[in-house]
Order: sequence, then structure tokens, then C-alpha cells
Amino acid sequence: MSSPIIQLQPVEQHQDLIITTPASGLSLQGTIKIPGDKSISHRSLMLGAISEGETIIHGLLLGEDPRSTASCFQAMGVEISELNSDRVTVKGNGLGNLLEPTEVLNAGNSGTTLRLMLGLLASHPDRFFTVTGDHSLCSRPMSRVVKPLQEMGAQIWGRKTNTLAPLAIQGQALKPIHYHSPIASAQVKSCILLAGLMTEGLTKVTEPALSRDHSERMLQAFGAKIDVDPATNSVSIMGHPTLKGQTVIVPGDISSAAFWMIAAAIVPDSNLLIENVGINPTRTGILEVMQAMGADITLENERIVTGEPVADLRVKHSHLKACTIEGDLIPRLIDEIPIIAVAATFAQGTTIIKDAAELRVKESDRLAVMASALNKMGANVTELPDGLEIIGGTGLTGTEVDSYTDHRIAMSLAIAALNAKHSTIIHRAEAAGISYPTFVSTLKQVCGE
Ligand SMILES: O=C(O)C1=C[C@@H](OP(=O)(O)O)[C@@H](O)[C@H](O)C1
Ligand SMILES: C=C(OP(=O)(O)O)C(=O)O
Repeated sequence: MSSPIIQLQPVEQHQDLIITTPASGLSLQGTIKIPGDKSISHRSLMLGAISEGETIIHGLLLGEDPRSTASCFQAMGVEISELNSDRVTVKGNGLGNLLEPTEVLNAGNSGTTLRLMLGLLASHPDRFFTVTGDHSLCSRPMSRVVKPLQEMGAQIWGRKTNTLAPLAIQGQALKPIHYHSPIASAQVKSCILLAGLMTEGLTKVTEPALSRDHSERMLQAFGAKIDVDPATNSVSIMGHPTLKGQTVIVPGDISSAAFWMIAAAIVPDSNLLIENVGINPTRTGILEVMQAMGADITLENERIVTGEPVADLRVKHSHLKACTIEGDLIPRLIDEIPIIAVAATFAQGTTIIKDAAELRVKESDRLAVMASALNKMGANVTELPDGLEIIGGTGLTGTEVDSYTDHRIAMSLAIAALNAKHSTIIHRAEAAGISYPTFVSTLKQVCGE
């Protein structure tokens, strides 16, 4: 069997990714390692920064988003050394000791950096901060974190009546609240919990469905007094704990593994072993969807690594069937919906994705962008106000598509291209580096190039 031709071509300040599948077809084989979990990487840098003593991080994701977090905390006096190594050291300033930066903090493309950090900044008395991000981040809603922080007494100013970055924050002592979040968002929950660290008394968050719980796990490991009530999806935190630096081993990101899981499932004769994947139950919606679609996927070597469950995943090609994805499942696979949409174009029947309006306020409007790109490739996708309806089995044909500078879109379209006829050109594909800097080299590896 021959290999596809995978090429990167510079176009002005961007890169096109060109994927040409051979007429004889292709199969994906081998054992792959995926980069560190992005959510856990951000949190290990942040908690390390506000703890006493050293935090050692193994397997930190070296993508652009965690780099944005590292540079913001460095600008607030936190020493982070050997950032490009497998043993990153964060010398913590201790709780309440972030320095007032002389420059504007830049969260780049990262919603997690900006929203989580806001909880820490707003609760730092007598410090003034300004924060911004790239074009995409400056158009994403910040009211979801500004509003609860204001209820705690925070002073935050920004564009469009304090709802958009750039933001300015006058830190001060906050008062504890019980916040009933209207959305299941780990960024909202984590922002409030981080603000609660510096707040006298008990701060509580209740969410409508369970979102990823990496903050709760890691805060507990660093010494915070956290109480989780699974019956009501509530978490409370007691203010002013002593946080002590820890060793964190970051597992591979299931959101990055998802691209290879779907690739192996849709490309005939494929068989991939994906090693060291985080399988925290708040993140495994993708596994449940693949099982419901009839994918051939097995978990091997299940273990716990510094408080997070991990396994190796073996995925083989199979004939997929459509399914419905909705409700409480959505927060457990929120970042995987673009790649699930690709799988659905190869599944027998009509896949419905509902309750996913959140996708419209990610790095791009992921519902609109995926519907239009897949339709351009020959799929039958209808955009719903809060999801997608995908009639599978149409087959795909390569054409020119655009990432809209959204990393998940760039990578989802690259996987679609592996099972499309002829050549696909993905514009602005360098966006993959936000969460997956080695994506193209692994793409070449699994294709045998
Ligand atoms: O807390 C986190 O690390 C994240 C939470 C999710 O966002 P929301 O909290 O907005 O759902 C997810 O989409 C994002 O990629 C990472
Ligand atoms: C939405 C994402 O990240 P963030 O909100 O941190 O920008 C993502 O990684 O898909």
C-alpha cells in the first residue's frame, strides 16, 4: 500500500497543510505517543506558581497555550525553568504573592489561561493587572467569569461593558459566594475556585452538569481544602490554605488522542496503539460515543498516575453507525465535537449533535466552520442552532478548506483528508501548534512516511 503525500507549504505568515491520498488507499499503523494534557498543563503551572516550594512537572504540553500561561506567570515574578524539557521546575511565589506586572499579560489564544488566571488576579489585594489575548480570544465571552467575580466584589473593566478582553483588574479581598453557574464550564468553575483560595470562608460553585474536574483533583493534591458533592455537581473550597509544591506527571491529552482514534476508526485496515492517554471520567465522552458508533476500541494497561487515570488505547478500523450526542455528555467531550463530526460523515445513518451551542464561542464558531468545510468536501451536514445533523456515508473529496486559525478545526480537517479522495489543502494549518505542536510529524508517522 502506498503512502499519502503530506506537505507543509508556507503562505505569507501561515502554513498550508496539503494531504494527497494514494488511489490505492492507505492504512494507519503503529504505536504513537501523544503530548501532555492541555488542561492539566495549565493547572500545574498555575498551582505551582501560587504554592510554596518547587513544583516539578513531567510531560508538560509544550504547545502555544501552556506557553502563554507560563509567560503570564513569569511576568508576575514566578521562576519557571527548563520550560522546554521533560522536567519543568516552577519555583512558587506562595499564595497571594504574585507580583504586579509592569507589562500587559497576554493569554494569546488560550481561554483557559485568561479565565482561570482572572480568579487569581481579582483576589490579589493592592495589585493592578491588565490582560489581553489574540484576535480570537478578544472576541470570546468573558462575562461568564467577570459576573461571578463581581458578585464576590471584584473590580474588572473591559470592552463592551466589561465582557470582552482586554480587561483591567484592580485586585482586592473578595467575599465568598455560592455561585450557581448557568453553564457546565470547567473554566468558570476553576476561576471561582481559584478566587476562593484567597477569600475568607467557604466559596462554592454548583454547575448544571459535571465538567472536567482536574482543578479539584490538583487543588486537593497541593493541599487546598476542597469538598466535592457529586449528587449536586457542587464543589466548595475553604480560603487561605497552605499550598505546597508537588510533582505532577501530566498524562497524554485524550482530546489530542481523539484525532488518531477517529483516524484509525475510519481509514480501512488501520490499527493504532495510542499510549499514555488520560481517561479521567469527566473527559471520556469520546470513548462512549465511539463505542455507541460501533468502533473497535480497547483500553489496555489501565493505571493511576499522580491522581489521574491513564490507559493505552488500541483502535482498529470498523464500520461506524450514527448516534445521538446530547445533554450531560456534551461537557465530557466538548473539544472532540469537530472530530466526531468527521467520524459521523463516515457512519451509516444520521448523527445528531445537540446542546452544543458552546461551540459557537470557542476559538472559532466550530459548528459553522465544520459544517461548511465538510459540506465543501462533499458531506451532508446541516447546522442546527445548538449542534449539527450529519447524514453519513456520502464519502469525502479533497478541496481547499480553512482552519480559521482554530487548532481543533485544522487537525479535524487533516483527519478528514486522510479518508478523502485526491488532495486536500488546509489553510492556516499551523494553528495545530496551540495544543499539538508535533501533530504533523505524528501524521507522517502513522501514514508510514
Ligand atoms: O478548563 C479547561 O481546561 C477547559 C475547559 C473547556 O472549556 P469550557 O470551560 O469553556 O467548557 C474546554 O473547552 C477547554 O479546551 C479547556
Ligand atoms: C476551547 C479550547 O481551549 P481554550 O478555551 O483554553 O482556548 C480548546 O482547546 O479546544
